[in-house]
Amino acid sequence: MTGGYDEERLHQQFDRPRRRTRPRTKDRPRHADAEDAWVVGIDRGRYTLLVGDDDRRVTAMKSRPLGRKGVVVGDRVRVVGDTSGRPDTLARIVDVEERSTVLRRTADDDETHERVVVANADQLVVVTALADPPPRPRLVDRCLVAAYDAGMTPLVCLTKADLADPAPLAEQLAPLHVDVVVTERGGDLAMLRERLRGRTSVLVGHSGVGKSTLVNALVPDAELTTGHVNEVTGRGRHTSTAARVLALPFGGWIVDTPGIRSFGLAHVSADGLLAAFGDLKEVAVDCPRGCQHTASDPECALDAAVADGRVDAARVDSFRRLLASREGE
Ligand SMILES: Nc1nc2c(ncn2[C@@H]2O[C@H](COP(=O)(O)OP(=O)(O)OP(=O)(O)O)[C@@H](O)[C@H]2O)c(=O)[nH]1
Ligand SMILES: [Zn+2]
Repeated sequence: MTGGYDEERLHQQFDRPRRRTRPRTKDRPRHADAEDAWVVGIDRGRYTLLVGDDDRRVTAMKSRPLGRKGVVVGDRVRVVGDTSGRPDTLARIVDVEERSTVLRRTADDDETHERVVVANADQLVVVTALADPPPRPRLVDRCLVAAYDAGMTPLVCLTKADLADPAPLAEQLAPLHVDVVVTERGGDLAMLRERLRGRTSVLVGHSGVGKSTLVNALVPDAELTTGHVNEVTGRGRHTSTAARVLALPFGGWIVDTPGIRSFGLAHVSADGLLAAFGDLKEVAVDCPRGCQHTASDPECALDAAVADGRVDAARVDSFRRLLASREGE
């Protein structure tokens, strides 16, 4: 740990998403001694937790009573056993708290089974390069749909502004009212830091857009390896981690999920997405029952609202583009 880091962490405890205080119901007597913990890493069946006021890093496994209930990064859990955080100890997760947000992907679009990727994060940062690799607007749309579906606030981060003008893409996103930040090589990250401060943010974007570059600039010791190998699990703490939560030195957290490249959105309904567009939702109360709100729904009230100037055509078009982006990959 580098100098000054502990001071930063003290400050972060106030920024960390609040633990839900749970009622001690009579059906939980067995684990009255369990402690609250936060899942900050998962690697092949082993969970890294932060436990206690001192944020001890504890390695844990799922306990049998959890059954097939999933535990994902960001989950608030209850843990028993050795939670000292000493090397070569293994605690047990006995319960998972209700999730405030749920970022899902479907394994394949034809597979209806949803998979939760991250729980309780509040912001989805969609990272897109302006060039090299060229932007994929449809992928951005799909990420936005996933964010709204998850109950997360989307933020679009346009990288590599030293290579291309951000204006065209920013203009295309404007009717969605989504926040956009622009970064470039050697540039100032103050705007991005401001958006990340005090929040738990998940970064997504396809290969080469500059996610690792951003994470390394934001979290100075992100690449540090401790060299310590847990003798129970046989694994190093920072090696080949599937997903992890990183503390931002200025307050807040970043969830690094190398696994997410795209989202299956087959489970997102038209009305589900509409819920993220408050102004359009208000207008759509006049839609016929079962309206899918597309341009080919003849009675869709969104068209009437555009015609008489209550809503902007570009806003409706953008909403419909997002609706359409649910199809396919
Ligand atoms: N010109 C320019 N290059 C950048 C910028 N940000 C990152 N790069 C370069 O883009 C390449 C890819 O960056 P990474 O940070 O590895 O991208 P990534 O999204 O983490 O990619 P994966 O690790 O494949 O998921 C590297 O060569 C970076 O140096 C930028 O703002 N401008
Ligand atoms: Zn409609």
